[in-house]
Amino acid sequence: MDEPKVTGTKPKMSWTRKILLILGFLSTLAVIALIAVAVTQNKPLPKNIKYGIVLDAGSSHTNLYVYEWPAEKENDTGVVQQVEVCKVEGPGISGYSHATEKAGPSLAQCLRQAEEVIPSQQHQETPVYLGATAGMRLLSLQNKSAADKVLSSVEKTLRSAPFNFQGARIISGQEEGAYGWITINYLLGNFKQSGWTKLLHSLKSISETSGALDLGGASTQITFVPNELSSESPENLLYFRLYGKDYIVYTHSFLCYGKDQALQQKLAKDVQIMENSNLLDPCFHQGYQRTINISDLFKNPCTSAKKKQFPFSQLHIEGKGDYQECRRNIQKLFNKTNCPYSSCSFNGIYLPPLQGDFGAFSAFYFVMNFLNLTSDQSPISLDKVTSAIESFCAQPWHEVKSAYHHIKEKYLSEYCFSGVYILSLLENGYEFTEKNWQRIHFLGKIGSSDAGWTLGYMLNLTNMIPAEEPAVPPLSHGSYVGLMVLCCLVLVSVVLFAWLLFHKPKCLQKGIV
Ligand SMILES: Nc1ccn([C@@H]2O[C@H](COP(=O)(O)OP(=O)(O)OP(=O)(O)O)[C@@H](O)[C@H]2O)c(=O)n1
Ligand SMILES: [Ca+2]
Repeated sequence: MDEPKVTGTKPKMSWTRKILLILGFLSTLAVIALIAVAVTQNKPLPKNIKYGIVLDAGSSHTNLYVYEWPAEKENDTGVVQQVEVCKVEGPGISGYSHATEKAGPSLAQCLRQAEEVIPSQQHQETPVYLGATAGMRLLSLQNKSAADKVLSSVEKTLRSAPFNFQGARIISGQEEGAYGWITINYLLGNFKQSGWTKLLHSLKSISETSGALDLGGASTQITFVPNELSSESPENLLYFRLYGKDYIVYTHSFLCYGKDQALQQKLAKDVQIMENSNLLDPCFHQGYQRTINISDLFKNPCTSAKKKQFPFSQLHIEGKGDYQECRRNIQKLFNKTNCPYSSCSFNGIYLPPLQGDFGAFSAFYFVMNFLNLTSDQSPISLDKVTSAIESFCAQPWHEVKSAYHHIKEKYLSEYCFSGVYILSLLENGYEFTEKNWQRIHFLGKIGSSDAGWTLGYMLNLTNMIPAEEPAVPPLSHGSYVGLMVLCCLVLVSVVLFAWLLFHKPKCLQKGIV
């Protein structure tokens, strides 16, 4: 007789089932461990911020900029951003030629503001640079010793601030053009070329960088990468190697063609043919009046060649508001008669054919923005821009004044002249046409940073733009964690699937499901 089977005891677990269970448990543990490691190990370190200060000592005024960037990303492109701008009260430093010792102290208020923005434990390591532009170039031509005294005065003040003083100097027009070009292309992310953008650029040979147009009070710069190479005027070419790519850049700075000096030049020309001290000026609004001293008009190197004896000591300007006549008047500032190269802008200066998009900033932006002509969303044709400026100039001064009572009279009274000057410089000077006008983008800021030469200057002096492309990990932190999670999920599914295959649970057996 067979012994009755013992009922009520659990059936023994098979070996395969046990192994699969252990495997499942271990892979779950592994998944948790991998995710934990991925998240903690590769977590970005707490931000270590660095700061830098640049003072833009322009002809009309000085601006102090504070920049910040994460220390560990110093060599990446597009990581430096402006966190503060302080407008120095009073004139530009070249305006202190008769009281040179006051140039430095004028900067004190903005330096104190920078002290508040930058944490005090980082003051000592924060570099401070001052670059002076066309106003000081002119002063240095006119009175070298006054220019040196102004620079000594600003150096003394900057050294007495708690920052790391790195120099105060007059930068050349070439540097001003080049650093403006570097700034906008850095901020627009045009140097960043990895993956798809790189492939796209090499396939379509699209213009990779944007040209830069800077209009100041005393000088103006044009900088861009020309299409074809020409060695006609080597002094206008610059060679850069940035992030592993070579750039040959054309640049020229026209001293005396900033908008304030252009007005002085125009008036100095007008005075030559006047019989009395009254000038009916088409570039100012009807009803506007201004009186200037003849001696002030011929004081600087932009006009001094036209100095002569006049039977009057003051010039009484009365506005006429006539666009066409103003345009003809201004056009005479651009001498197009003699060009020793294959192509020129004006005054016999080489200009290769215009190429690509242009970012136009400083006074190009201030003026066009005031005139409501900067929209990039619905681009405005050159024709429309011309008629908008024409009708603005035709408005009588009392109307303009009451419509824009919140704007400084010095600025407001000159927007008509400036608008016409900008059109003339771009159309007659550089020969922009209706067709490529749309490629000019008027920009004040890019992100939080002002468009101008200062950022490019600091990036260069702190060696923050490497010649070669920095080695970057193939995956970002986010993609790395994502990939880890995906791999783990696949692993778990495989184990689960294997378990189902080897040990069909009852619910999956035929007939039940
Ligand atoms: N809202 C503003 C601000 C400035 N301006 C004018 O714009 C001109 C140029 O300003 P800027 O680019 O700051 O020139 P600077 O840097 O001072 O001059 P430069 O670069 O030639 O040294 C000046 O005539 C200034 O009066 C203006 O019309 N409207
Ligand atoms: Ca400037």
